[in-house]
Amino acid sequence: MSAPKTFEPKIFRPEDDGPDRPRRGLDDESLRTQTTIYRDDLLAGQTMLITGAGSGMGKAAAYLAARLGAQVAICGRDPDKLDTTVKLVREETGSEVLAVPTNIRDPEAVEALIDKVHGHFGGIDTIVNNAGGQFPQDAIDFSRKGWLAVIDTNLNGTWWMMQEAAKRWREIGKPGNIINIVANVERGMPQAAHTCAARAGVIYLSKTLATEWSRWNIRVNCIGPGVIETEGFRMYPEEALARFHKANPMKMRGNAWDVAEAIAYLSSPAARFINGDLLIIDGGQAQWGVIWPAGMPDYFSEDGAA
Ligand SMILES: CCCCC/C=C/C(=O)SCCNC(=O)CCNC(=O)[C@H](O)C(C)(C)COP(=O)(O)OP(=O)(O)OC[C@H]1O[C@@H](n2cnc3c(N)ncnc32)[C@H](O)[C@@H]1OP(=O)(O)O
Ligand SMILES: NC(=O)C1=CN([C@@H]2O[C@H](COP(=O)(O)OP(=O)(O)OC[C@H]3O[C@@H](n4cnc5c(N)ncnc54)[C@H](OP(=O)(O)O)[C@@H]3O)[C@@H](O)[C@H]2O)C=CC1
Repeated sequence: MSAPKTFEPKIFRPEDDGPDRPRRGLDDESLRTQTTIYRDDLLAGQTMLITGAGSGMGKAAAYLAARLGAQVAICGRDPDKLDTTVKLVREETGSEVLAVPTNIRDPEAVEALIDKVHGHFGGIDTIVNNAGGQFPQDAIDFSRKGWLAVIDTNLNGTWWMMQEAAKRWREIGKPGNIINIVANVERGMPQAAHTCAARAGVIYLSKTLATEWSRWNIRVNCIGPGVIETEGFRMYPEEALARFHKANPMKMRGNAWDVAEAIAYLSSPAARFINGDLLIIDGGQAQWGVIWPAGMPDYFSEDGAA
């Protein structure tokens, strides 16, 4: 009888990324050529604030919102990434995006952000809490700092955004719309337990607030993406990325436009009666498929679970 193989989890850091790795996600040229089912002025007259919009889904959502006539404000930590979104929108639509570099983990910075967007555009109709992320690792090996970083970003950061936006809406007596980008947590997220805990927290926080805040005409919904190919994939080793399509029965990856179009829908008048819901965009991952983004332990692969 052969000895069982030992699983050695690999820690992958963005700095391990190299120029020889394929670039992930929709680049600006691909975004420019995406078509949409929506009419050109669907979001005209709306102001949207989208976090984490210097890349990936946030960038696609900002670009689509501007194309559909919304006034758009964006944030993220890296101003250079935000500039790429500003430039893309300016070149394609002629409109100016307000970019405010902000770390959503800092509640005072979030307060200043909400203040700035209100000052600039005279109000906010929809906020999209998209900023977030995690690293793949077996939960048992999480460092305290790593656990706190992921919880602080995905749960606390999203909460600061929601609370500050809602305080303003209550104060000025205007309706509000919150869309939180979470993840597919239905069957747990092996090797991403920190983000699973944070996203599950956001989903049930959102359901609770959808009721509490309905008296101020504030709606709160979530979108749960499955595997969506974006720049964020740099956090994962190449061998894991090669298996990501096995996460769902369609055996494919989604793209940022799939999520951007859902964000546009939830921002539009068509969604006026949707509140406290979770829209899953995952190709069926909730039913079938596994990821193991840091490598599947032998315990599971021996059973042919891949
Ligand atoms: C999970 C399966 C789902 C597959 C599909 C989903 C894909 C995506 O969601 S991709 C899109 C999301 N984008 C990202 O995840 C990229 C952004 N991620 C991050 O920025 C980080 O993960 C962050 C949330 C932890 C950011 O925190 P920050 O404080 O900026 O990060 P630091 O680099 O300073 O790290 C703090 C602390 O966290 C631990 N740590 C970070 N990276 C790793 C790693 N690769 N492996 C293990 N531990 C990690 C570590 O303790 C860090 O502290 P130091 O050791 O002092 O650096
Ligand atoms: N891609 C996927 O398959 C899935 C993604 N998700 C989630 O969807 C969201 C979008 O991800 P995606 O587009 O793929 O990935 P990206 O990494 O491209 O986008 C995440 C964005 O969040 C910003 N961000 C991260 N931390 C902070 C912070 N503390 N304050 C402000 N901005 C921050 C980043 O910008 P900067 O570094 O400049 O701050 C970045 O632009 C994330 O929450 C992600 O975890 C969920 C499920 C699956």
